Amino acid sequence: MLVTRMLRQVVGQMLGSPACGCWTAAPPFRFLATSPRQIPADANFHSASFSGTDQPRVLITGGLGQLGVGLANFLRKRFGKDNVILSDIRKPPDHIFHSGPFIYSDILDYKNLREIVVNNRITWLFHYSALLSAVGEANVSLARAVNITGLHNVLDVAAEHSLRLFVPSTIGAFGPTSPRNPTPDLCVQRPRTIYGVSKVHAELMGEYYHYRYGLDFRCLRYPGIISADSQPGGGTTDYAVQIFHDALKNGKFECNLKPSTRLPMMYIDDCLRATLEVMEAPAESLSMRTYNVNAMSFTPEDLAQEVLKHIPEFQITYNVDSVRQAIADSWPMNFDDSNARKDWGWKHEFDLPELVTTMLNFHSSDTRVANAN
Ligand SMILES: NC(=O)c1ccc[n+]([C@@H]2O[C@H](COP(=O)([O-])OP(=O)(O)OC[C@H]3O[C@@H](n4cnc5c(N)ncnc54)[C@H](O)[C@@H]3O)[C@@H](O)[C@H]2O)c1
Ligand SMILES: C[C@@H](O)[C@H](N)C(=O)O
Repeated sequence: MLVTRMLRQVVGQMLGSPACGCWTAAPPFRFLATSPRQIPADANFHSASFSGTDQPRVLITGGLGQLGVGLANFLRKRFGKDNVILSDIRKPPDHIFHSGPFIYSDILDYKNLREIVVNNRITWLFHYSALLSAVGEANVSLARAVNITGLHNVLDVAAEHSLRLFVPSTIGAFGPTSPRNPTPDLCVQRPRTIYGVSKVHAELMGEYYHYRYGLDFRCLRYPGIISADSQPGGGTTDYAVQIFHDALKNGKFECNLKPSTRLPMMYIDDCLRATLEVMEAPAESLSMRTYNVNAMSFTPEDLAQEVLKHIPEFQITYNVDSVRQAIADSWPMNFDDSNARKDWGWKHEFDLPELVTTMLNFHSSDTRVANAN
């Protein structure tokens, strides 16, 4: 009887659904619990919603990795230093600690996460914590906890406090049975890494929370991201970052993927801009909640040829890592991001030649500073 009544209630809410197609029924069960920890006696209540004229109050989880610090700097320029809080479980280096608000946050600790969101009146959350593809295979149970349980905590907190939530997905959310050249937004997704499985789960759960509870979930599938001033955290595309350090420092590079391994890639400036653009896009322009975004696609051989134009003595050798190679062989070679371009005007700025020039310029000025000291 009770179940029938509940079902009737939900269906009733579905039928009366708003134009967006979401049926904002009851919130996830965690909020319905009457545990005393739900509402502290001394709680201060603030509205979590914000009008278009307010600046968002931003929290970035897993912010000390390859992408988070760059994202914080980028968003702070737009929304003000104090409106963007970086968080991680690691201790920040001095220059990051002094560059803006930093807070400890373990995404496996739901209560801590909720306290941070409430106490800081967070309205936008960028969920960057994750174990990437190669480190995930080396520690599956930790990857499962961080990438899946952590995501559940973030989704619940975001739905409970009406946050706009960005979760990055990846080319790794596809697998060997997906079309690889090019890979469209909607196709078979049967990845064979815990990283990929957890990212498909994140896409589906985020979209489910959007349609079921009205959560403003937005997700981009990033290609391999290449950055100059931050180190990658243990992925399959890391070679495309390391090659620039080694080319300038030693004039040579040992690549852990085969010369012909083609993967989609993007320079970090394009990645951060895409992320902000999709977060700022009017909801009605988003025909989907998870989009492929792309910039270029190249092999180690292509990249080495481009580096050679700047450093004629550069040498590349190959010592293939079988785990990374198997992963790369199952991922997209080219990414179809036409929906992002059509819906919210995505346009990349960096192709391979600009990428290589920018990376080498950055590292050569770095090397000059190091030599001068
Ligand atoms: N870098 C890329 O090429 C790329 C490509 C596609 C998608 N992405 C996605 O973008 C996001 C950021 O990537 P990244 O390259 O900066 O990753 P990264 O591995 O460099 O950083 C991840 C961060 O998560 C933190 N972390 C781990 N466990 C945590 C926990 N329990 N609580 C809080 N933080 C925890 C780590 O300390 C680390 O600083 C990830 O979700 C990743 O899947 C990255
Ligand atoms: C592609 C991406 O998700 C990450 N750089 C990895 O290789 O695991």
